[in-house]
Parts: sequence; C-alpha cells; structure tokens
Amino acid sequence: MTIIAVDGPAASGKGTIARALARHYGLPCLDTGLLYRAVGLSVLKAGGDPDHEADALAACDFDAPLLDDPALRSEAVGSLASRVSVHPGVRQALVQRQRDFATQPGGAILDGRDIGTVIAPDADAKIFVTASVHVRARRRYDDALAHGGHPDMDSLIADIQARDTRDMSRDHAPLRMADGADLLDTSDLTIEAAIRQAIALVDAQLEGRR
Ligand SMILES: Nc1ncnc2c1ncn2[C@@H]1O[C@H](COP(=O)(O)OP(=O)(O)OP(=O)(O)O)[C@@H](O)[C@H]1O
Ligand SMILES: Nc1ccn([C@@H]2O[C@H](COP(=O)(O)O)[C@@H](O)[C@H]2O)c(=O)n1
Repeated sequence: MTIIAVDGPAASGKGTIARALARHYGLPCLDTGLLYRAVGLSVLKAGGDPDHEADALAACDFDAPLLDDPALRSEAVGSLASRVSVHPGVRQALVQRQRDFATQPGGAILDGRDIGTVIAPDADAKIFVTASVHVRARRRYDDALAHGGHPDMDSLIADIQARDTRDMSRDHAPLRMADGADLLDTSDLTIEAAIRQAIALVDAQLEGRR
C-alpha cells in the first residue's frame, strides 16, 4: 500500500500535482478540500452560521452527490470552507472518511491542509506545495477570466491572505509542513515542470523507505 500526502495553501497547485501523481502511480486521488467546501455550502443553503460550530456540525452529514456540484469551486465557498474547518467537531466528523480513503487496498493520494500531519502522518511520501501569494492570486484571476468572470486582483489577494492566515493560525490541524515532507515551490514553475519535480521528490522518498 502506498499513501502519498500532498498539502499546501490555496491555489498553490497541489490539486494539479496530486492528480498528476495519481495518474503516474496509478492510485486513486481525493481532494479533501471538497469535503470542507461541501460542509460550507450546506451551512449556507441551510441558512446557518459557518462560524457557529453546531450549525457547521449539522452540515457534515451532506449527501455524496453534493461533491460534484460545480458551485463548490467558487472562491466564496472556499472561504466558507475555511471558516467551518476551524471547528474541531467538523474536522473530527470528516477524519474517518479521509483515513478510509487513504488506507484502501493499494493506497491513495490525498491533497489538503493536514494530510501529512493528521490524516496520514505515516504516509510513504509527503509533499508541501507552495507559491507566492501574488502567483496564486494570478492563477485564480486567470481561472476566473477563462470562465467568463470579472475578477479583481486586489480582492483575490486579500481573500487568499485571509484564508492563509485562518488556515495557519487555527488551533486544530493548522496548515503547516509535516515532518518528513519535501517543499515544492511552484511560483516559477510551469505545470509540467512542477509535476516532473513532484514525481522526482516522491520517487526519492519511496526509494528512501525501501
Ligand atoms: N505550476 C503551475 N503553473 C501555472 N499554473 C498552475 C500551476 N499549478 C497549478 N496551476 C493552475 O493554478 C490553478 C490552481 O491550481 P490547483 O487547483 O491545482 O491549486 P490547489 O492548490 O489545488 O487549489 P485549491 O485551493 O482549490 O485547493 C489551476 O488553474 C491550475 O491549472
Ligand atoms: N485537509 C483540508 C482541506 C481543506 N481544508 C479547508 O478547506 C478550505 C478549502 O480547501 P481547498 O483546498 O479546496 O482550497 C481550506 O482553506 C481549508 O480551510 C482543511 O482545513 N483541511
């Protein structure tokens, strides 16, 4: 069984890298941010308060098809996800689902904020993907433009900074580089180069464990 943990801040490119690693190693992949986004969107739909733990907890029992809802991908829902994810009860409610995915026969790749620290601390390989705030905001900007939106760079930068601060400073499972993780800064890398480097880092970690 091979478990690969990919963590990092918003728009660092961790999902792109996790999916490429999944193709390369023939493993299933879980974007764990979607689980928190589903909770955030469910609270909103129920008219609850994302900062109120009981409202957020009630939303953890969402229906699986919600994970395919394109509305989950918006920056606004990303921000809601970040607010519900500070509650320890919400994190606890989502842990087993992620661990079950990680420990399926053959293993898996998971990307998120606490995969290498909390969900799979004994993962066979761990990567922490990052990029400068400006580069990450630029990626969100380009995505929004490509989808016909009218993005504002300053508000994207502010949203990403607010999300980084909340994710890194919360008491439970804060975003940080896990022990044994390799850092991959994608600020100046093309997608192809970032994927090549990620595969080289994972290969080296897997080789080191043999
Ligand atoms: N190295 C790169 N160079 C240029 N663009 C990139 C690079 N890596 C990812 N991107 C683009 O940046 C955007 C965000 O990437 P991605 O969704 O992989 O980030 P993420 O860290 O998973 O974000 P999220 O906060 O949604 O979890 C996507 O449009 C992706 O194609
Ligand atoms: N393992 C995780 C994954 C995500 N979160 C929180 O959800 C927010 C949205 O995540 P994206 O990866 O889809 O951007 C994120 O800002 C985190 O607050 C988490 O706590 N743990």
